[in-house]
Amino acid sequence: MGRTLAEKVWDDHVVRRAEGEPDLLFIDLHLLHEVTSPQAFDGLRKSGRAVRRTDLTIATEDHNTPTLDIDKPIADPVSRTQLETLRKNCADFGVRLHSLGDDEQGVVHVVGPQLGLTQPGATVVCGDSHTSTHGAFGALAFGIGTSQVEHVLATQTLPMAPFRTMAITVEGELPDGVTAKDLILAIIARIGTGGGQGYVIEYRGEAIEKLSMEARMTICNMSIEAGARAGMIAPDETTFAYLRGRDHAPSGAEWDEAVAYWKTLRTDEDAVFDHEVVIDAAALAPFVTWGTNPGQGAPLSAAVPDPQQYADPSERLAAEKALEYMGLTAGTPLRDISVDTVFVGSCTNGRIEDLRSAAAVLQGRKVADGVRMLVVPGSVRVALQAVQEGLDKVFTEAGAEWRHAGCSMCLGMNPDQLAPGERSASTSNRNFEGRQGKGGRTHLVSPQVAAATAVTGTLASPADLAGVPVPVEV
Ligand SMILES: CC(C)[C@H](C(=O)O)[C@@H](O)C(=O)O
Ligand code: SF4
Repeated sequence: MGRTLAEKVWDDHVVRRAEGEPDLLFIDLHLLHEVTSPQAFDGLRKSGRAVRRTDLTIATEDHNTPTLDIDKPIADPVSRTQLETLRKNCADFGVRLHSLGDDEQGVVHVVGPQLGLTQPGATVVCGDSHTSTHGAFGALAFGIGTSQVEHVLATQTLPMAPFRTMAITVEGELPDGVTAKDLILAIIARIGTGGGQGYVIEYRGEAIEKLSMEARMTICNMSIEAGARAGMIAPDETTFAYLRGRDHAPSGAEWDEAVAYWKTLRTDEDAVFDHEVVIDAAALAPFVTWGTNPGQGAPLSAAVPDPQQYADPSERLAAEKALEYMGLTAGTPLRDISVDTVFVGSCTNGRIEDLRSAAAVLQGRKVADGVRMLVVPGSVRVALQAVQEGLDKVFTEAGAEWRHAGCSMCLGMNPDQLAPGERSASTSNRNFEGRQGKGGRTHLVSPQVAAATAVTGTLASPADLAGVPVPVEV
């Protein structure tokens, strides 16, 4: 019987297989950041071990880093300690680190791909749930816990429990103005935040094949929000074109050999998935969340749902609690919800194409009075590229704040936070209670919706801006 993409990559990495035990897999790339690595390094120290493959290990600072005044000492003692600890650990164990202020610093899941470290057919791990992002290249990429981080540091291998396979086939073409973010939010609303549990999802179909690498990363990134263990997309010409010439991509004869192998990684015609979902791309529209989990979303044209409409009692209760926390009333059109803050950034939507599309909406327009908009590039490279293209100017002239690279307002681990009761439209991936700051309320949106919302002050898509100041040039 044929094999799926995920099964092929898995099989090619098994270093030990024994009856009744999980397979032991070789890990090609181990990414580290300040939050989940300290205890792992401590464990190595206690047992007198070294990092087995420093050449396959790379660290970056992202979660605790400020996005303003990065040349000043870090005010928050917890954040400061986290960063100092990572610096000491990387120096002690010989691990390559991209620190705050470095040209390659940024959110770990933006940095790996842009350096060409993330490659098709690779196993990629990181002590971070959004490691699934790297699956966009046809890599098998898992978020792992701190004890597993220690195991990989010490051995460059990891015992892995078997997974089930799910195909999500997106047929047809996405309508104009509908993005990868809208698609993944719609997928999660459809299958639920537990729908992917135990599965590695492979996204396929015409709409997926037409996506750029960056858009594919947005999709795979949020596989975790559907509960999946990983998300993958088969490598193709789009993948190869993205990788060619990147710092760590193979070159010369090795490139040709690599591409020949990567081309074998497609799911076989006769492979069978454990579960299949089919989505009609043409039926999709800009999508936003109204609740406190990423599955509580609806098309922007809809209204806040009435919890009574849910037949399932636990869903009903979850919706009731979500409306209470979010300060929303059933029946309110989503377009009537006003926000205080707009955040463009994160490993979901902090890449150059995201910034370009937000800038295209903002060009010649202004952020509404009373709304603060933060634009935070996912990495320093993204920032430099944006500056070269003049995007920073578009943002600042519109009244948005142009910040330094990092996780920023995606989560409340650094100074960029919502105050209690504040409401955001955010291009990040999580909207649970307190995610962006205690008492903060989050609506997950695409970069285009974020930018349009900044202009109107209420949840909006670019198509809603017809009557608002005309763009000089888009
Ligand atoms: C802090 C880190 C462990 C966490 C994760 O695993 O995802 C963070 O990146 C997040 O997005 O919530
Ligand atoms: S940007 Fe957000 S989701 Fe991504 S790694 Fe940072 S905190 Fe996690």
